[in-house]
Amino acid sequence: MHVTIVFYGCVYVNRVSDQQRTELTSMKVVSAAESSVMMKMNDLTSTKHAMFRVCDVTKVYDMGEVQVQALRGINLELYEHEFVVLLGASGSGKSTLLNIWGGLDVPSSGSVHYHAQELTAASDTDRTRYRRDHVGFVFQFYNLIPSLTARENVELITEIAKSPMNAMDALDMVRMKDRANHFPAQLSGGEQQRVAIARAIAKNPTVLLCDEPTGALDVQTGILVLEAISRINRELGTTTAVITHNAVISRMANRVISLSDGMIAGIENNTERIDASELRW
Ligand SMILES: Nc1ncnc2c1ncn2[C@@H]1O[C@H](COP(=O)(O)OP(=O)(O)OP(=O)(O)O)[C@@H](O)[C@H]1O
Repeated sequence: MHVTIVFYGCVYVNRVSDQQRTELTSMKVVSAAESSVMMKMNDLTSTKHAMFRVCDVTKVYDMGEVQVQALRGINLELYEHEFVVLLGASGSGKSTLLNIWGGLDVPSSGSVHYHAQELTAASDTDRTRYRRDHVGFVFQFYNLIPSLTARENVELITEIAKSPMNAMDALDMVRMKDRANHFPAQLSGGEQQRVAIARAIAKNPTVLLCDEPTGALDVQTGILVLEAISRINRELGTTTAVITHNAVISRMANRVISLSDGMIAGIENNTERIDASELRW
């Protein structure tokens, strides 16, 4: 069956019945937005479950006389348990998108769903709760508390989280259990970043968002950090998004999302993922 169809909005494919699914997959699409629709059609045939649905999202920073258009109509799904890398030139909108996923920021228009919850319609309190319960953040700089040991830094989170893991187990995931009683000043940059990752995962988040986690590290140390992030994705099933300027890192991802000037420039599926330990740059 061939149906001629024009899409004007976002179609949430998980909401269609099996019959509609079969019909939709046999449609012939003829619209200006053909490529983005085709992306959604491909999703119809997959068994992946979307964790995030980003629909027609824009972000404008209003700086008084100047308006900065950081995102210009993003349509994207992020699937449960996947590992994505966000690539793009400086200023292309990577951090803005990550912050919107993480509930740190809201778009100027469009919608973002986390499963059935529409983050863009949530109150500040609900967005804070969403962040606290579901999201782990890792940034370029580790922001550990200098007067607390590695273990105590992680326990800051385990003491307030709803269903945390044991702080020592979190440190073990990043191979820092042996250094649990050391203070940040007694640890290298890469070791501090691994403690920061342990702190981020200790609440058992469903999604781990990493903004340039290896940006301040040398190659060998960066690889150890990427191994830790990869292990968390593999063993805990935590959906993971990593921002980087380093295209080599994209080889360890399931999908590579490239941004350019606030738009998606391309999405690539990696048929073969490279283990973090094999990366070199
Ligand atoms: N708080 C803000 N106020 C005003 N403009 C902002 C703000 N945050 C980001 N921008 C602008 O939005 C655009 C996208 O920024 P964003 O930080 O998302 O890009 P990026 O791809 O993460 O860049 P980088 O790789 O350099 O971190 C840029 O032009 C930036 O200057």
